[in-house]
Amino acid sequence: MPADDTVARCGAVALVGRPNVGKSTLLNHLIGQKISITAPRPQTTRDQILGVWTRGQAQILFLDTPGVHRGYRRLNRHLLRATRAALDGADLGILVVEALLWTAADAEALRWLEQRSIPLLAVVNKVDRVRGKARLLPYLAELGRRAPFLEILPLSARRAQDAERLAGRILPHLPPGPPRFAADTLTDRPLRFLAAEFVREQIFRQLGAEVPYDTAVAIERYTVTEDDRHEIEATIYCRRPGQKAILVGEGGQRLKQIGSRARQAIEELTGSRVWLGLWVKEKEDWDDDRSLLHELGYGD
Ligand SMILES: Nc1nc2c(ncn2[C@@H]2O[C@H](COP(=O)(O)OP(=O)(O)OP(=O)(O)O)[C@@H](O)[C@H]2O)c(=O)[nH]1
Repeated sequence: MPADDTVARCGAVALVGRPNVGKSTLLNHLIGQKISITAPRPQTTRDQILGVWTRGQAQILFLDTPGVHRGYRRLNRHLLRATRAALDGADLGILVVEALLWTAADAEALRWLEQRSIPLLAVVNKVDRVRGKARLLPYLAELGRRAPFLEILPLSARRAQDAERLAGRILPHLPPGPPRFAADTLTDRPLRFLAAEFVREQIFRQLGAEVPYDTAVAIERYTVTEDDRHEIEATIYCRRPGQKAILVGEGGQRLKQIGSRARQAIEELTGSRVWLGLWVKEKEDWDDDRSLLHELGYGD
Protein backbone atom coordinates (compact mmCIF):
# COMPACT_ATOMS: atom_id res chain seq x y z
CA MET A 1 0.00 0.00 0.00
CA PRO A 2 1.61 3.34 -0.98
CA ALA A 3 2.01 5.98 1.72
CA ASP A 4 -0.86 8.48 2.09
CA ASP A 5 0.77 11.75 1.10
CA THR A 6 -2.36 13.90 1.05
CA VAL A 7 -2.30 14.55 4.80
CA ALA A 8 0.32 17.04 6.06
CA ARG A 9 2.48 15.17 8.56
CA CYS A 10 6.05 15.73 9.58
CA GLY A 11 8.18 14.09 12.24
CA ALA A 12 11.59 12.72 13.12
CA VAL A 13 12.32 9.02 13.33
CA ALA A 14 15.41 7.53 14.99
CA LEU A 15 16.75 4.30 13.52
CA VAL A 16 18.41 2.40 16.33
CA GLY A 17 20.06 -1.00 16.21
CA ARG A 18 23.28 -2.79 16.89
CA PRO A 19 26.07 -2.31 14.36
CA ASN A 20 25.72 -4.13 11.05
CA VAL A 21 21.97 -4.81 11.19
CA GLY A 22 21.48 -2.73 8.03
CA LYS A 23 20.39 0.73 9.20
CA SER A 24 22.44 2.60 6.61
CA THR A 25 21.23 0.35 3.79
CA LEU A 26 17.66 1.00 4.88
CA LEU A 27 18.18 4.75 5.06
CA ASN A 28 19.73 4.87 1.58
CA HIS A 29 16.78 2.98 0.10
CA LEU A 30 14.27 5.13 1.92
CA ILE A 31 15.88 8.27 0.56
CA GLY A 32 16.54 6.71 -2.84
CA GLN A 33 20.07 8.05 -2.82
CA LYS A 34 23.25 7.01 -1.17
CA ILE A 35 23.75 9.29 1.81
CA SER A 36 24.92 6.84 4.44
CA ILE A 37 27.91 4.55 4.03
CA THR A 38 27.47 0.80 4.17
CA ALA A 39 29.99 -1.98 4.58
CA PRO A 40 29.81 -5.65 5.47
CA ARG A 41 31.52 -4.91 8.81
CA PRO A 42 30.13 -3.47 12.03
CA GLN A 43 30.45 0.08 13.38
CA THR A 44 31.03 1.92 10.13
CA THR A 45 28.56 4.69 10.90
CA ARG A 46 30.21 7.39 13.00
CA ASP A 47 27.75 10.20 12.83
CA GLN A 48 24.10 10.94 12.87
CA ILE A 49 22.71 11.48 9.39
CA LEU A 50 19.50 13.14 8.58
CA GLY A 51 17.76 11.66 5.58
CA VAL A 52 14.68 13.48 4.37
CA TRP A 53 11.82 11.49 2.82
CA THR A 54 9.15 13.61 1.16
CA ARG A 55 6.00 12.60 -0.70
CA GLY A 56 3.40 15.29 -1.32
CA GLN A 57 2.45 16.81 2.03
CA ALA A 58 4.17 14.12 4.07
CA GLN A 59 7.72 14.30 5.33
CA ILE A 60 9.78 11.95 7.47
CA LEU A 61 13.13 13.05 8.90
CA PHE A 62 15.29 10.02 9.50
CA LEU A 63 18.06 10.05 12.07
CA ASP A 64 20.61 7.31 11.58
CA THR A 65 22.36 6.68 14.86
CA PRO A 66 25.99 5.59 15.08
CA GLY A 67 25.00 2.97 17.55
CA VAL A 68 25.70 2.40 21.11
CA HIS A 69 29.44 2.12 21.50
CA ARG A 70 31.16 1.69 24.81
CA GLY A 71 34.46 3.27 25.71
CA TYR A 72 36.05 6.28 27.20
CA ARG A 73 37.90 7.93 24.38
CA ARG A 74 36.62 11.21 23.06
CA LEU A 75 35.38 9.72 19.80
CA ASN A 76 33.25 7.19 21.64
CA ARG A 77 31.83 9.87 23.89
CA HIS A 78 30.92 11.87 20.81
CA LEU A 79 29.16 8.84 19.30
CA LEU A 80 27.15 8.32 22.47
CA ARG A 81 26.15 11.97 22.47
CA ALA A 82 25.09 11.81 18.82
CA THR A 83 22.91 8.79 19.53
CA ARG A 84 21.37 10.48 22.55
CA ALA A 85 20.68 13.65 20.56
CA ALA A 86 18.96 11.65 17.83
CA LEU A 87 16.74 9.99 20.41
CA ASP A 88 15.92 13.28 22.12
CA GLY A 89 14.70 14.79 18.88
CA ALA A 90 12.65 11.82 17.72
CA ASP A 91 8.87 11.47 17.55
CA LEU A 92 9.12 7.76 16.84
CA GLY A 93 11.79 5.13 17.42
CA ILE A 94 12.53 2.19 15.19
CA LEU A 95 14.44 -0.77 16.52
CA VAL A 96 16.22 -2.52 13.65
CA VAL A 97 17.15 -6.15 14.27
CA GLU A 98 18.29 -9.00 12.08
CA ALA A 99 15.95 -11.89 11.37
CA LEU A 100 16.37 -14.83 13.79
CA LEU A 101 19.05 -13.08 15.82
CA TRP A 102 18.85 -11.50 19.25
CA THR A 103 22.07 -10.53 21.03
CA ALA A 104 23.04 -8.53 24.10
CA ALA A 105 23.71 -5.58 21.78
CA ASP A 106 20.13 -5.76 20.45
CA ALA A 107 18.83 -5.73 24.02
CA GLU A 108 20.97 -2.69 24.74
CA ALA A 109 19.65 -0.87 21.67
CA LEU A 110 16.12 -1.57 22.87
CA ARG A 111 16.97 -0.24 26.34
CA TRP A 112 18.15 3.01 24.75
CA LEU A 113 14.88 3.38 22.91
CA GLU A 114 12.85 2.61 25.99
CA GLN A 115 14.52 5.42 27.93
CA ARG A 116 12.35 7.79 25.94
CA SER A 117 8.61 7.46 26.02
CA ILE A 118 8.07 7.56 22.28
CA PRO A 119 6.09 5.06 20.22
CA LEU A 120 8.19 2.21 18.86
CA LEU A 121 8.18 0.12 15.71
CA ALA A 122 10.40 -2.88 15.07
CA VAL A 123 11.98 -3.72 11.74
CA VAL A 124 13.19 -7.27 11.27
CA ASN A 125 15.75 -6.94 8.51
CA LYS A 126 17.49 -9.37 6.15
CA VAL A 127 14.47 -11.68 5.82
CA ASP A 128 15.72 -12.49 2.30
CA ARG A 129 18.27 -14.72 4.04
CA VAL A 130 15.67 -16.80 5.84
CA ARG A 131 14.66 -20.00 4.08
CA GLY A 132 11.18 -21.16 5.04
CA LYS A 133 9.40 -18.06 6.27
CA ALA A 134 7.49 -20.07 8.91
CA ARG A 135 10.75 -20.11 10.88
CA LEU A 136 10.26 -16.40 11.45
CA LEU A 137 6.95 -16.73 13.31
CA PRO A 138 8.26 -17.71 16.76
CA TYR A 139 10.97 -15.06 16.44
CA LEU A 140 8.38 -12.36 15.66
CA ALA A 141 6.17 -13.50 18.53
CA GLU A 142 9.08 -13.34 20.96
CA LEU A 143 10.08 -9.89 19.74
CA GLY A 144 6.51 -8.75 20.36
CA ARG A 145 6.87 -9.81 23.99
CA ARG A 146 10.08 -7.83 24.47
CA ALA A 147 8.44 -4.38 24.10
CA PRO A 148 5.05 -2.89 23.21
CA PHE A 149 5.90 -2.27 19.55
CA LEU A 150 3.08 -0.65 17.57
CA GLU A 151 4.05 -2.86 14.67
CA ILE A 152 6.69 -5.40 13.75
CA LEU A 153 7.70 -5.35 10.11
CA PRO A 154 9.80 -8.08 8.54
CA LEU A 155 11.59 -6.75 5.45
CA SER A 156 14.75 -6.59 3.41
CA ALA A 157 16.49 -3.21 3.49
CA ARG A 158 18.00 -4.06 0.11
CA ARG A 159 14.58 -3.86 -1.57
CA ALA A 160 13.38 -0.33 -2.35
CA GLN A 161 9.70 -1.38 -2.23
CA ASP A 162 10.16 -2.67 1.32
CA ALA A 163 11.59 0.67 2.39
CA GLU A 164 8.61 2.45 0.84
CA ARG A 165 6.21 0.11 2.65
CA LEU A 166 7.95 0.98 5.93
CA ALA A 167 7.53 4.72 5.26
CA GLY A 168 3.80 4.11 4.74
CA ARG A 169 3.58 2.42 8.16
CA ILE A 170 5.51 5.18 9.89
CA LEU A 171 3.45 8.12 8.62
CA PRO A 172 0.22 7.60 10.59
CA HIS A 173 2.25 7.77 13.81
CA LEU A 174 3.78 11.19 13.09
CA PRO A 175 2.34 14.51 14.27
CA PRO A 176 0.30 16.61 11.85
CA GLY A 177 2.15 19.58 10.40
CA PRO A 178 3.70 20.99 7.25
CA PRO A 179 7.04 19.77 5.82
CA ARG A 180 10.12 21.31 7.47
CA PHE A 181 12.44 20.94 4.48
CA ALA A 182 12.03 21.75 0.77
CA ALA A 183 10.78 18.77 -1.23
CA ASP A 184 14.13 18.25 -3.02
CA THR A 185 16.19 18.08 0.21
CA LEU A 186 17.68 14.64 0.80
CA THR A 187 19.94 15.35 3.75
CA ASP A 188 21.10 18.24 5.93
CA ARG A 189 24.68 17.05 5.67
CA PRO A 190 27.05 19.24 3.64
CA LEU A 191 28.77 17.73 0.61
CA ARG A 192 32.15 17.84 2.31
CA PHE A 193 30.84 15.57 5.06
CA LEU A 194 29.45 13.09 2.53
CA ALA A 195 32.72 13.20 0.57
CA ALA A 196 34.68 12.23 3.71
CA GLU A 197 32.18 9.46 4.38
CA PHE A 198 32.60 8.04 0.87
CA VAL A 199 36.38 7.91 1.33
CA ARG A 200 35.86 6.17 4.68
CA GLU A 201 33.51 3.70 3.06
CA GLN A 202 36.18 2.64 0.56
CA ILE A 203 38.73 2.21 3.34
CA PHE A 204 36.26 -0.12 5.08
CA ARG A 205 35.53 -2.01 1.89
CA GLN A 206 39.06 -2.38 0.62
CA LEU A 207 41.09 -3.02 3.78
CA GLY A 208 40.91 -5.85 6.24
CA ALA A 209 41.90 -6.16 9.87
CA GLU A 210 41.80 -3.22 12.22
CA VAL A 211 43.06 -0.48 9.89
CA PRO A 212 39.64 1.01 8.98
CA TYR A 213 38.66 1.39 12.62
CA ASP A 214 41.89 3.28 13.24
CA THR A 215 41.37 5.82 10.47
CA ALA A 216 39.56 9.10 10.04
CA VAL A 217 39.15 11.35 7.02
CA ALA A 218 39.46 15.14 7.11
CA ILE A 219 38.47 17.27 4.12
CA GLU A 220 41.08 20.02 3.82
CA ARG A 221 39.57 21.77 0.81
CA TYR A 222 36.30 21.50 -1.06
CA THR A 223 35.82 23.96 -3.87
CA VAL A 224 33.49 24.07 -6.83
CA THR A 225 34.98 25.70 -9.93
CA GLU A 226 33.05 27.94 -12.31
CA ASP A 227 32.55 25.05 -14.71
CA ASP A 228 31.07 22.98 -11.85
CA ARG A 229 34.07 20.77 -11.16
CA HIS A 230 34.27 19.68 -7.52
CA GLU A 231 37.87 19.80 -6.26
CA ILE A 232 38.48 18.00 -3.02
CA GLU A 233 41.62 17.45 -0.96
CA ALA A 234 41.45 15.09 1.96
CA THR A 235 43.78 13.65 4.60
CA ILE A 236 43.38 10.13 5.86
CA TYR A 237 44.61 9.86 9.46
CA CYS A 238 45.86 6.55 10.78
CA ARG A 239 47.63 5.58 13.98
CA ARG A 240 50.80 3.71 13.05
CA PRO A 241 53.44 3.77 10.29
CA GLY A 242 52.53 0.19 9.31
CA GLN A 243 48.98 1.30 8.70
CA LYS A 244 50.12 4.15 6.52
CA ALA A 245 52.01 1.67 4.33
CA ILE A 246 48.87 -0.49 4.03
CA LEU A 247 46.68 2.47 3.12
CA VAL A 248 49.10 3.66 0.47
CA GLY A 249 49.79 0.18 -0.88
CA GLU A 250 52.43 -1.08 -3.28
CA GLY A 251 53.43 1.81 -5.52
CA GLY A 252 50.47 3.83 -4.22
CA GLN A 253 47.98 1.41 -5.80
CA ARG A 254 45.69 1.02 -2.79
CA LEU A 255 45.32 4.75 -2.22
CA LYS A 256 44.61 5.17 -5.93
CA GLN A 257 41.83 2.55 -5.75
CA ILE A 258 40.30 4.14 -2.65
CA GLY A 259 40.39 7.55 -4.33
CA SER A 260 39.00 6.40 -7.63
CA ARG A 261 36.01 4.52 -6.12
CA ALA A 262 35.24 7.36 -3.70
CA ARG A 263 35.46 9.85 -6.57
CA GLN A 264 32.93 7.83 -8.58
CA ALA A 265 30.52 7.82 -5.62
CA ILE A 266 30.84 11.60 -5.20
CA GLU A 267 30.33 12.11 -8.94
CA GLU A 268 27.18 10.01 -8.79
CA LEU A 269 25.85 12.03 -5.87
CA THR A 270 26.67 15.47 -7.25
CA GLY A 271 26.20 14.78 -10.96
CA SER A 272 29.43 16.76 -11.52
CA ARG A 273 33.03 15.99 -12.40
CA VAL A 274 35.16 15.47 -9.32
CA TRP A 275 38.88 15.74 -8.64
CA LEU A 276 39.90 14.04 -5.42
CA GLY A 277 43.39 14.29 -3.91
CA LEU A 278 44.18 12.01 -0.97
CA TRP A 279 47.03 12.11 1.53
CA VAL A 280 47.79 9.77 4.42
CA LYS A 281 49.10 11.07 7.76
CA GLU A 282 50.05 9.18 10.85
CA LYS A 283 48.78 10.50 14.19
CA GLU A 284 48.60 7.98 16.95
CA ASP A 285 45.94 9.55 19.14
CA TRP A 286 43.70 11.24 16.56
CA ASP A 287 40.60 9.95 18.32
CA ASP A 288 41.60 11.60 21.57
CA ASP A 289 42.72 14.95 20.16
CA ARG A 290 40.05 17.54 20.77
CA SER A 291 40.98 20.01 18.02
CA LEU A 292 41.52 17.34 15.40
CA LEU A 293 38.22 15.68 16.26
CA HIS A 294 36.59 19.04 15.81
CA GLU A 295 38.16 19.35 12.37
CA LEU A 296 36.91 15.88 11.55
CA GLY A 297 33.39 16.96 12.36
CA TYR A 298 33.18 15.11 15.67
CA GLY A 299 33.35 18.21 17.80
CA ASP A 300 31.52 18.92 21.05
N1 LIG B 1 21.09 -10.10 2.87
C1 LIG B 1 20.89 -8.85 3.29
N2 LIG B 1 21.95 -8.10 3.68
C2 LIG B 1 21.71 -6.83 4.10
C3 LIG B 1 20.39 -6.29 4.16
N3 LIG B 1 20.48 -5.03 4.65
C4 LIG B 1 21.80 -4.78 4.87
N4 LIG B 1 22.54 -5.86 4.53
C5 LIG B 1 24.02 -5.97 4.61
O1 LIG B 1 24.42 -5.90 5.96
C6 LIG B 1 25.69 -5.23 6.07
C7 LIG B 1 25.60 -4.05 7.06
O2 LIG B 1 24.72 -3.07 6.56
P1 LIG B 1 24.80 -1.52 6.99
O3 LIG B 1 23.66 -0.87 6.33
O4 LIG B 1 26.17 -1.00 6.77
O5 LIG B 1 24.56 -1.67 8.56
P2 LIG B 1 24.47 -0.58 9.72
O6 LIG B 1 23.48 -1.08 10.69
O7 LIG B 1 24.27 0.77 9.16
O8 LIG B 1 25.90 -0.72 10.35
P3 LIG B 1 26.82 0.34 11.13
O9 LIG B 1 27.12 1.43 10.15
O10 LIG B 1 28.02 -0.49 11.39
O11 LIG B 1 26.10 0.78 12.33
C8 LIG B 1 26.04 -4.78 4.63
O12 LIG B 1 26.92 -5.74 4.08
C9 LIG B 1 24.70 -4.80 3.92
O13 LIG B 1 24.82 -5.01 2.53
C10 LIG B 1 19.30 -7.13 3.73
O14 LIG B 1 18.12 -6.77 3.75
N5 LIG B 1 19.62 -8.39 3.32
